[in-house]
Amino acid sequence: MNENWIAPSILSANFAKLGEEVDNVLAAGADIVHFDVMDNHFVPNLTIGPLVCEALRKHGVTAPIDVHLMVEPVDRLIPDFAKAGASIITFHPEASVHIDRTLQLIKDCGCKAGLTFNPGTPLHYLDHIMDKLDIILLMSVNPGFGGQSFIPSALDKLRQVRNRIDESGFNIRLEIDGGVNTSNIRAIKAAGADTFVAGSAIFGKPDYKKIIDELRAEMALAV
Ligand SMILES: O=C(CO)[C@H](O)[C@H](O)COP(=O)(O)O
Ligand SMILES: [Co+2]
Repeated sequence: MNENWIAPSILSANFAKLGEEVDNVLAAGADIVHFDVMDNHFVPNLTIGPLVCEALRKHGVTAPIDVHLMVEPVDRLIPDFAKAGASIITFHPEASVHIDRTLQLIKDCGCKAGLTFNPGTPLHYLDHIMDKLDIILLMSVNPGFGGQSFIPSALDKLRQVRNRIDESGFNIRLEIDGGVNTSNIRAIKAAGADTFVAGSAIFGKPDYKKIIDELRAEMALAV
């Protein structure tokens, strides 16, 4: 697997032919599938649940599926997503009463666990739980919709989290989600991200291999 992961968000895929869309982005060089779950409660939109994750597995998708839960409450969906074939499950701290317990539940279900931060969510939620994290997801838009513009303050937050991860000594991936495209991925990589969600930037283009290659080429220029 590549060191830096491109994670197409299927939120911007054509849902009428989702299996084919996922096959195509993976064949084009994507590393993992980003799966946005919205409940019209925690965020003002409604998307897809465990049945769709299971359908992708039954369709033959073997790549890691990165489930981004934007739901509240969060705990009762975790076993369902694990059974449906999720590889990584992240949730927002505001959606869990007991963050440590929710992280442990994800791990007990056999998945990699992560915490997701909205642009305005403080990083103190990382205190005391770094040892339970496989991934940290920083949102660079407010959650709920694809196709929004990257919020520049996310770059400083990325640098802060990169420092915290490096100082902790734990092996934790750093994922960015929202408004990622060829014009900003170099700065995002330079700020410390290693996992790049891109929805509209990829599914909005006719040639998935061309855009994924362009994203990787830009990323490679980061210093
Ligand atoms: O979690 C999300 C929105 O809440 C999506 O993953 C994100 O918006 C990706 O879409 P785009 O790359 O078009 O911004
Ligand atoms: Co997402």
